[in-house]
Amino acid sequence: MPANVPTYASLFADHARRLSQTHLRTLIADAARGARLRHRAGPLLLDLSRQKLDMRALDALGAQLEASSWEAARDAMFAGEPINTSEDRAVLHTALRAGASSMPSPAPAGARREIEATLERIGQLVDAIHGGQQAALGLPDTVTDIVNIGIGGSDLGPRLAVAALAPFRTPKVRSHFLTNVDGQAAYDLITRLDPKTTLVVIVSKTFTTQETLLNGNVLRGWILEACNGDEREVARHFLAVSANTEVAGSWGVPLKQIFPMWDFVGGRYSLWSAVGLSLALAIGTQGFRAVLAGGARMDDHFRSAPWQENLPALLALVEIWNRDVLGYPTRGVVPYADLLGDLPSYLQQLEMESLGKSVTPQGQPVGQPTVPVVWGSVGTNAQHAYFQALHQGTEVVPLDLIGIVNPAHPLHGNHDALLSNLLAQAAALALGKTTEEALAENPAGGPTLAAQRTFPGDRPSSVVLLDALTPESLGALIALYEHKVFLLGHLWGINAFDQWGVELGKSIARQILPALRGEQSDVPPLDAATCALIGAIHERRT
Ligand SMILES: O=P(O)(O)OC[C@H]1O[C@](O)(CO)[C@@H](O)[C@@H]1O
Repeated sequence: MPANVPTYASLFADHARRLSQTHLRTLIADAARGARLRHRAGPLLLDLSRQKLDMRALDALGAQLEASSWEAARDAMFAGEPINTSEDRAVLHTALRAGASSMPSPAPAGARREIEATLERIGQLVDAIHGGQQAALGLPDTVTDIVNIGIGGSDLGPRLAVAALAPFRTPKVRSHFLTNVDGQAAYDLITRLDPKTTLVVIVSKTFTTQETLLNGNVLRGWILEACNGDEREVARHFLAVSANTEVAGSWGVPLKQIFPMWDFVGGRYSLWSAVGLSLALAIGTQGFRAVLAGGARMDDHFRSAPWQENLPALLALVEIWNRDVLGYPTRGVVPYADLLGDLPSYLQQLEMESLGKSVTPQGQPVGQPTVPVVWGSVGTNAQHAYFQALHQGTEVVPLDLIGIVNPAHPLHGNHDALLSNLLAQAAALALGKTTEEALAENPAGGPTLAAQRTFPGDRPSSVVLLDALTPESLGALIALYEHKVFLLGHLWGINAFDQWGVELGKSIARQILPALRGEQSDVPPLDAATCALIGAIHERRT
């Protein structure tokens, strides 16, 4: 929303004032309200009944959404209009899964053809490796381990999905992810794996990312040594996924082993493309296509459901409410599933890299808060770490609590305990415990202890329940958040598809590196604080 337009805080101030008088205990008791705030899309149930909203506030938010021409904006994205204006690019991650959609795709036919051809290639490669036939494609005779090297969007999506879908993984290959430039990670891998049977997938849209190329070089050197310096043999161990085919080729990956990325797919939206190669290798072509199908079903829902039942729209409106109207600066993501342990990091990039902007595409200040800080970790572990502060601390942190109805394992006793904890936390945060209740529970402690055993409650959370954690439901879950992000970009009037904010640190790191190494360079002089720390590092270096 450009600066000359009223902020959401001012637009909805009356609703916030009215609701400040009503505790969530009262709001939750209204069954009709609950029914309007619980909606299903395929395998996902979204329960927003513990958000600090009543129907009047929700309808006012919805009216604002309707007035924003969100459907036209959504359709423009699906059709491939260049909505990423600062880079003059289309935003077509939805086209990557359009083949599984039950609605006609408005994406350009050329893009859809390239996407389908790439999916075919992925399928052939995966089937060959799973069938032990990869030597015919010029790859090593035996492949036991796949190492995905990439960072950000070239790591987080496949990493999340490979972990989440562990029960669907083939035993034929093991998956590894190498991302940070911290040499410890690369060193650990090369001391564990057999270079002769390792296949490396270098994933980098730009093929210029420092971390990825450094790690790629380490693994290249390791395999080269094992191959007695035979460059042709080394090349058999590398696949690449990149929009920069030329540089990937000159780096040493044979052209036939390079899979395309496109400028119409942003890194953090790219799991559905060949960036998901490691996932396809882990769960097979059918599984990978099922992830796409889950995403496509969420696309269909997003394109067809009225906002009142539209999961991404409702999530976006709740975020506007919590962030802009109630002013909460952070949001916690707590999956009650070890398999979804990487979801908070994944959503951090998806949401914070997309929406961490304060200027509109017209170069004007946004004029109101945008993305909250997204953080979190798995429940129940989180309960034993920071939930104390969430219940009784001075900050209110809205939570997304994510649970799975049917586990992939037979230990139902554990699973019931896990789910009961999720439900209990949502209830405790919302209901709280009054001082009177605390006193009645433990009269001997008197009012002093009762005050300390009081829970204010009135703390909001959303619950997302997946029927089961499958390729389809994971695809739907990721697409749900993608569309929420899209809508928030639209509602805040910012471009959710560029990331200029990552550039400055990268370029300063390039300037610092020679100084750290004590090399001569013609970069501009570094600031005094940085020079002092470089000096301190030099002093103590052994
Ligand atoms: O795929 P690449 O080009 O290596 O980029 C990796 C990541 O780096 C970023 O550009 C941020 O630095 C992300 O947007 C991207 O996902």
